[in-house]
Amino acid sequence: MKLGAIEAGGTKFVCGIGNEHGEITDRISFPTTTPEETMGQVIQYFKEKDVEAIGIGSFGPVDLNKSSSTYGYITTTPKPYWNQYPVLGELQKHVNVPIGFDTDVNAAALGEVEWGAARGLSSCVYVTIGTGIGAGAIVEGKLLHGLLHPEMGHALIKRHPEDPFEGKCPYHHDCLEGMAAGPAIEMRWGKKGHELEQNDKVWEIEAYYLAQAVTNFIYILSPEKIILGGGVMKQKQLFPLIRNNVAQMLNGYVQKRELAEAIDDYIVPPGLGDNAGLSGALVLAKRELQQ
Ligand SMILES: Nc1ncnc2c1ncn2[C@@H]1O[C@H](COP(=O)(O)OP(=O)(O)OP(=O)(O)O)[C@@H](O)[C@H]1O
Ligand SMILES: [Zn+2]
Repeated sequence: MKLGAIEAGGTKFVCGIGNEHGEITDRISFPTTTPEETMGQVIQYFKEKDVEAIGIGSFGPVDLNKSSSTYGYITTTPKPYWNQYPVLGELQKHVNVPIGFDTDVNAAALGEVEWGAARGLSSCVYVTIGTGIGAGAIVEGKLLHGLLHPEMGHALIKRHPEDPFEGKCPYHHDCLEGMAAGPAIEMRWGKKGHELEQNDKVWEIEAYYLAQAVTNFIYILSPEKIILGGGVMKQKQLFPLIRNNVAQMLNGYVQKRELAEAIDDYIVPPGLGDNAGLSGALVLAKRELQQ
């Protein structure tokens, strides 16, 4: 199968070609400017590629309800120009193949279950900690949608006792994203995350927030694997800090071997690295074709 994949991000759109085994043979990326310009480039790319189906994992919020008149729209984003934009419909107008559509993080979770760190499992949560924080989930083998789709990045968290930072989320100030996404780190410490590697306090506070969210995701969804990706997680020292915090916060209440003895293999980086989103979009394409 020749399949197309799109990881539609707020910073850039990554497009690629691959197959049903997750092998990616071509990729290109376009900066996210206006829908006309960015989608124009995406459409041009796929027009010449002759794919059988396309999958889109998109930044959101998006409308995933197939019976809605705005299915396939990016809806209430604060990102200029993209509010109420029919990303799926615009592509469909120019490329007449089946197109699957979901959130960027649901796509990444799907890629990880199919070919990555959660391979063979029927549940996982994929969290990206980057410019924003988002999470996708597979529950009993299915992508989790619901009322809208999960917005776990805006989970409410308890403040670290030594952190006076007011928070950066325009809606909630000190929610998870407001306190722990890349721009929050930069604003709190006056430097970008990658320049703060040696400052232990930065990562102690960061891990405290991420661990609270992870602990809540464990309580609410009971995933068999938690995958943490995105730019901020390039700071690998966060993994042991988060695992220790999670173990302390759970305090033995959830009694599973994965948590007690094998937590190193439970809270992990993406098995597909930076390809999780694009690979997941291939799975969305494959599924759309098979429906
Ligand atoms: N090595 C690093 N260490 C710490 N922080 C980093 C590192 N690399 C990138 N970041 C931070 O991650 C953020 C960018 O995230 P990412 O690279 O995942 O891109 P993005 O696709 O724009 O994010 P999003 O998925 O939220 O749209 C920036 O705030 C940046 O400072
Ligand atoms: Zn928020």
